[in-house]
Amino acid sequence: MESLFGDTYEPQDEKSRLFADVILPVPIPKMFTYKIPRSLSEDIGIGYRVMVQFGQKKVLTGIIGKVHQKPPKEYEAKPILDVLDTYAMVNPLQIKFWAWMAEYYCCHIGEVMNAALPSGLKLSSESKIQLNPAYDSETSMYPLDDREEVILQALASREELSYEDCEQLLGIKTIHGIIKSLVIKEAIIVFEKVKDKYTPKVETRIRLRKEYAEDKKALESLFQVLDSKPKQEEVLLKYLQEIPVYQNPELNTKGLDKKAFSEAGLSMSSIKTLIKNNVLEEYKLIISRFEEIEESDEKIILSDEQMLAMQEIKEAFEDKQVTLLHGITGSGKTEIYIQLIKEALESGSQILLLLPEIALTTHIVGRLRKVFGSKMGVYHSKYSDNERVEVWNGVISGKFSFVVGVRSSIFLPFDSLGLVIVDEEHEASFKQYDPAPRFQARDAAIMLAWLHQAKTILGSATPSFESYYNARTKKYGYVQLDRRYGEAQLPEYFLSDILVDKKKNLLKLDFTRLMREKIQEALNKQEQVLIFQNRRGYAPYISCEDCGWIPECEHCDVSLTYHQFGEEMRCHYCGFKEKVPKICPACGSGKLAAVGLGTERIEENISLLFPEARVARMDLDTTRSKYGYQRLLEEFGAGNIDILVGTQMITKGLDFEKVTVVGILDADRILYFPDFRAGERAFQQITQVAGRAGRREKRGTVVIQSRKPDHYIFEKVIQGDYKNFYVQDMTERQKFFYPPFVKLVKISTRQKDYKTAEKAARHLHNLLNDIQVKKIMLGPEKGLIGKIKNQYIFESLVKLDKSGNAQAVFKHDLQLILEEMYANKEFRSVRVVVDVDPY
Ligand SMILES: Nc1ncnc2c1ncn2[C@@H]1O[C@H](COP(=O)(O)OP(=O)(O)OP(=O)(O)O)[C@@H](O)[C@H]1O
Ligand SMILES: [Zn+2]
Repeated sequence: MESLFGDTYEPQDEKSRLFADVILPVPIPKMFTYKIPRSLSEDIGIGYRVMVQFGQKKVLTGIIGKVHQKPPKEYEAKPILDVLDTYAMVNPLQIKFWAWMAEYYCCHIGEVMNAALPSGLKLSSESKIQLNPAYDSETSMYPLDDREEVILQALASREELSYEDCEQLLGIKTIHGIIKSLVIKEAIIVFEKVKDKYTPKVETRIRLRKEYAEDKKALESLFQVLDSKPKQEEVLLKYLQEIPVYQNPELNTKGLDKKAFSEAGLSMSSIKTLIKNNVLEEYKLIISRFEEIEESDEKIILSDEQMLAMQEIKEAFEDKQVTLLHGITGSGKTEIYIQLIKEALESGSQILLLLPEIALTTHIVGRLRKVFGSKMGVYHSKYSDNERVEVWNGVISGKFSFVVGVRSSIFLPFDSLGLVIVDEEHEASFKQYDPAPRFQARDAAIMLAWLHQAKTILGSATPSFESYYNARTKKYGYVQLDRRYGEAQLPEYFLSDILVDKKKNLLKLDFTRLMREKIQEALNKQEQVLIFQNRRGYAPYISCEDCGWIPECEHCDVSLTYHQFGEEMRCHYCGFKEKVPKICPACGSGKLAAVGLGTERIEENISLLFPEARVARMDLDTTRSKYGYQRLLEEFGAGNIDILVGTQMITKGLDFEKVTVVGILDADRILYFPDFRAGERAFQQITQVAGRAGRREKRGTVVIQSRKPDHYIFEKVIQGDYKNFYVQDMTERQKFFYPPFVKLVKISTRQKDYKTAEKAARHLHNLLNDIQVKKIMLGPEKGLIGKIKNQYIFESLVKLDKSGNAQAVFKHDLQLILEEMYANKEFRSVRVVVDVDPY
């Protein structure tokens, strides 16, 4: 606020002061109000990162969510200590989006912030030490030992030291004892220093000094001087070769990467001399971590069907915010996206293409790069922290107006989205289960688009039933593509009965005869095969053939998965590992056998059955490295792999010309899953993986192994009868009150002690039951997995009426009940997890 009296003016009342509500990374459901000191009021606003005092001892960094003039009622606002940015890292639309997410998914806005910010933008503080100015070694009562002396001496010449510095100085690993002792002896002070985790990538560059670059005569006489110094002359010549300043002096400003000299084998000491003699100069340049890629002007010509679909999408957008693009596998949805993205870019708006998995992102990015070059940003967890900050900043600066990414990319700082595309919208991996916010990225993306007044396309060959429901009830637009692009046909299906083959002794290493024959045929013709099994590791478990003992995790209620690699058993829930015992600890028998099929074992079996084939495996274990996916997909695309075994990673979106056979080894595992969506998921998974086969001229083959080949789902999949399957399934859901007819909220209580967990669950359940809204409550029951990481789990399921304000009222009361629970001594140690739309 401008004041006539300049700085000497003191406002009469608090009201004319500015306050900021700051979002802090703490599990408390609100923002905290701080005073904006006058000295900072010019450089502060929504979305700036600030440092504040929290409680007695802590200094935290948070983000300003709101600026206003209302002092807090319950406490005296403390001042903001410092601003960390020169521009807003987060825009007001994002804050709105976070607030919506916290409210809808019943979590704290600080938790949303935590999920939203790439860790490179989160500040951490580091403990440092400095000399205590009051300390005098002559008069101190406490003598220092040798190590303490070393540290004090170092502090005499350096203002501060980190703990790490001290460790290095002394060559030891644990420094805390020594630091503590120095503090007690009042020789040093420990303080916190905030550090930015993001470090820009810098290149050291060399250029000619201006005097020479802009004056040819000076340059010529320089060469005369260097005549007797051939090594320096060589350096200069190299520079002029690469940067022809003779022709164009302006080129000199950008200089040359210092590495170019060392790579050419030139003498570094000559460069040093030239710098010292003011001929060359060295400077640092901040460069991007992403290389520049030119887009091609290759034109895509859409087929008549695709053109029509595009037209229909645009028409649907006239009165609908969301349109479902239901196009069968291989119908060419990606090409339609590309066309729509191009048009949106031309109109100057931002675009987000959301994908369910990194494997798929890697695959599609290859295709999109050719069209969009480096205008397109990519965002996922295999990127380093620094790279993610650069994408974030690139969205702010306008460098990336189009981003392709997974779940977390909905949090990027878009300010003018025009189009959001969610591909494979039915995918379960859009849901984040842990930690909070437990959000569904597709649903959140629709909300995000709505905040921007942008349009959303949901694309899938097998839409989620809730999206299809929304399309049928005209909430969403609906566009269909029911032919594959070009000459390609849908694949031919074969059901293969595992039990029949077993009886006839035709089952070899878990492959039926039909499966083996079809694979062999493909190999003979140099075609490729995909084998799908949704279970990683070697075998689901190990069992004693004599007494039936099965090893279980010490911390969770699950059996351990056997991984042949490393000869160990692992818990897929908590990461616990154990060596396989030599004899059964229960009965002493030596007959321990691996039971069941994981991807590792399938890979091994294939190598035994088809020794000539080149086999590879794609699952979580083989794609841990940064380029794991890319390498496998490239190798497969280049034809260096004949058979690729994989988990759900290989089921969707992949488009490889030479894949003609797809095998599903254990379809029953997909069918029988205790969930109301089991049928829908089975239909989707089988159709999707089958859809990888025969995507060009040659028709593909799909072999499904099952113990129940006459299950009705197979029939529906084979007929491609999505609609009737949907109708049938929906009648069940309506009858038994499942989404989309009700809203589900799952509430689980977790505690190390079984009894307390159960008691808390009952207590909470009763309180929730009393909330006056239309609802059905199930539970509390022991969770499907009763114990994870030593915590016993009990669950209540709430089915809320979708009409009226049942949801809002329930969520509001739930908040109060939880606060009460936490205030109750008995249940303070119980963790309550609320999951809205837990599927
Ligand atoms: N207009 C077009 N011009 C040239 N090629 C096309 C065109 N449309 C589609 N294709 C090709 O057809 C194949 C299938 O297309 P695409 O991968 O987009 O299918 P999809 O609908 O995404 O299928 P899925 O749901 O199985 O992922 C791709 O190889 C794609 O390049
Ligand atoms: Zn475990």
